[in-house]
Amino acid sequence: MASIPGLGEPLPAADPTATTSSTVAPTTTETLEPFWEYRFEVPHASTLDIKLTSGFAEKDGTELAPNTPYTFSATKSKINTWYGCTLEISSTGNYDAYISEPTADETPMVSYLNLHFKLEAFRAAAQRSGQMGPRVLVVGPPNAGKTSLVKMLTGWATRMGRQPLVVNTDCREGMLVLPGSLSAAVFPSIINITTDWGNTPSSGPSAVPVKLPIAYCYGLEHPEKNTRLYKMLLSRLAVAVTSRLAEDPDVKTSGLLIDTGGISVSKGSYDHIAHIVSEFSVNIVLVIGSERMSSEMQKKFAGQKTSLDEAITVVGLDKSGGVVERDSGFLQQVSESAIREYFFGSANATLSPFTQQVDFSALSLWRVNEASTPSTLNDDIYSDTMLEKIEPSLMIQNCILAVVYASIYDSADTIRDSNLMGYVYVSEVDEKRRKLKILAPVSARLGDRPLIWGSWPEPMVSLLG
Ligand SMILES: Nc1ncnc2c1ncn2[C@@H]1O[C@H](COP(=O)(O)OP(=O)(O)OP(=O)(O)O)[C@@H](O)[C@H]1O
Repeated sequence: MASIPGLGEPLPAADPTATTSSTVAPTTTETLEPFWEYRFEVPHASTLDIKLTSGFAEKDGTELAPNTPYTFSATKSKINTWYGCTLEISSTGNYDAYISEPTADETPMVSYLNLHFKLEAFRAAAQRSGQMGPRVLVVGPPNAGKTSLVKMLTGWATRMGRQPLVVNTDCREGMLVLPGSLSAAVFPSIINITTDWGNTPSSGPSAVPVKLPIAYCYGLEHPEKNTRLYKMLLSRLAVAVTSRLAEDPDVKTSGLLIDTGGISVSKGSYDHIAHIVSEFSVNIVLVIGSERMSSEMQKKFAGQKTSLDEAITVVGLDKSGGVVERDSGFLQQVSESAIREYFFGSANATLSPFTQQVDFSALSLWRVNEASTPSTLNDDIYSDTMLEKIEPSLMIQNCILAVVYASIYDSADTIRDSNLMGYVYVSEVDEKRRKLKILAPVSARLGDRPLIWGSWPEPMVSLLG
């Protein structure tokens, strides 16, 4: 079994269009004035090392430690500075980078920071009165910088000693879980900036404390693929989040920061947004990158109150010119890197997952149905839950299955509503012998837990190379 991440992976061909390209690793130095940004794109299988040698710099709200190399791969992002800094850059493979040189009046970062201080004032007021801190929802079109803004607000809040509860409702990407799962976690300490949101709990030792998310498996790419199931799971997540807020005064004061997937302005499909606002008692809606969406949200929530009888405020924000589109190929690479790291760890901490052979009859396997899937099955195995009990087949080869905290004797409803426990990977299906080869991060008996299979994340070419 391959035990090193990326073992057996062919190196991609050099990209002739890259503006900065290197296959050896000459070190360069970049000096940034206040408000400038070092914007970079590193493909999978290349690495970019960035070291802060003087001044102050941050990535998505989290400060870089001085003289510490940070290694990025399969990432499109930026390093920004408020006071100016010098960065030392080296790489293996190709990358693309440039420096953006805005003034304080030209960058939307200043308005994001002002917004953070406004939220901080709300938190301070909540602390004095014992009330709930702000519950902030970030919405906008695809690739508007929503996740980056949520990360910045999280990073700045933790630097002020707050413990915000961050919720990811974007099923295309995962937060501390693999794509396809909806999750929430308290961030009492900094985000590990070389990973997307930080190491997943399976990833072994980490310099930055690992955050433990609560998560539910949705298993589909978009909320529209099964809106009812998506909303049901959001409601479950909201119940868990509300009880976490109630039991911890520091988290309650810090409030919520909620990320969403991109919504299309032309479709105007704000149905699930209204559901999130009501379930999580959102009192601040930030609309980034679309004046039209901002004015539609203003109209939608005008005069409405939260369950705590507060007005719902809608704030429009400019999008940063640096936000880049990530095509499906790049997102697939990011997803595969996250899956690889979940099972095999990172270069700093390798893990040894367990392979086991399981008989078809020993598994309780459930498929997440898309809403349009016609039910041709009888009510015993297809309930209103949108989960359908199925026999293993070649269809699940190279797929990720979610393992949930439930018993195989539980009803489909209970399985649907159960917390996510972790994931396994199906490396081989032998239909003749009715056996599966399964890779798991821990050596537990799989027959004891129901497994959920969805169409997201997509099947991999092969995890074992
Ligand atoms: N100022 C910037 N300079 C360079 N890259 C940036 C900048 N801001 C954001 N990005 C990058 O652009 C990409 C898209 O940003 P982000 O994920 O925040 O957008 P999003 O609106 O959440 O996207 P989606 O609609 O897919 O959820 C990310 O890779 C992010 O790191």
